[in-house]
Amino acid sequence: MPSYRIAPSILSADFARLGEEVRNVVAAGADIIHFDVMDNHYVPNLTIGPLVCQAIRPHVEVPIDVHLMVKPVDRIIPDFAKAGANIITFHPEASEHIDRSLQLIRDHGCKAGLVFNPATPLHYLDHVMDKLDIILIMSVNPGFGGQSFIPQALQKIAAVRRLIDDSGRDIMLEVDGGIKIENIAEAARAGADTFVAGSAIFGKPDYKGVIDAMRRELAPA
Ligand SMILES: O=C(CO)[C@@H](O)[C@H](O)COP(=O)(O)O
Repeated sequence: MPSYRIAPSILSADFARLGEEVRNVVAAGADIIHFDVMDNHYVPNLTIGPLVCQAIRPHVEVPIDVHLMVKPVDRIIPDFAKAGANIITFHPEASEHIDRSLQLIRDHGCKAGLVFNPATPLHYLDHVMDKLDIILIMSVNPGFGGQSFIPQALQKIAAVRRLIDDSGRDIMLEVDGGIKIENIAEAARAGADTFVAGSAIFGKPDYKGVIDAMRRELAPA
């Protein structure tokens, strides 16, 4: 039985009360804080950077999982590591040298991972499995919260699950985009073990109610 992790995306949190929001969602049972970084270049939206990561770091002890939707990636990696990130992922097509970017993340003491958009091929995994701690499958096109889950992502999750199992390595398989109480079990059955959810959690007043319901859905998955 895999251990499942729920990772609320603070993209849908109230930014005016971010410290309180991350404390509340961890108290409600979140395992990880998912931190979406958008640059208005790689994706058509602009969000938050290392200063905000540093600001929330003292409020929570759970890992902060930084999803870089930026291009180029390398020059911002050390800043996020210094700001308290524990996991840093990036999109392979946004990196000039994927192996070097993964190594840079690891050299700064963080877990490293690649992110795959719905149309990004999995061949980017060739030759780097030994440097991966996490693989993130996007089930929406990146850039915005509140979009609908793209069902084709399930096949991709299943394909990555096979690759991870064949590798014999302990690599987290995260899914992100449109995850809700209603579809989290399906994503788990496909092979995901870590679930990013933004609007489904922060869009409701009772964070614990949503997270508990997600865990109930995962129990028989
Ligand atoms: O990275 C992204 C979007 O680019 C995600 O992390 C979203 O923030 C998830 O939001 P919901 O789809 O769960 O509302």
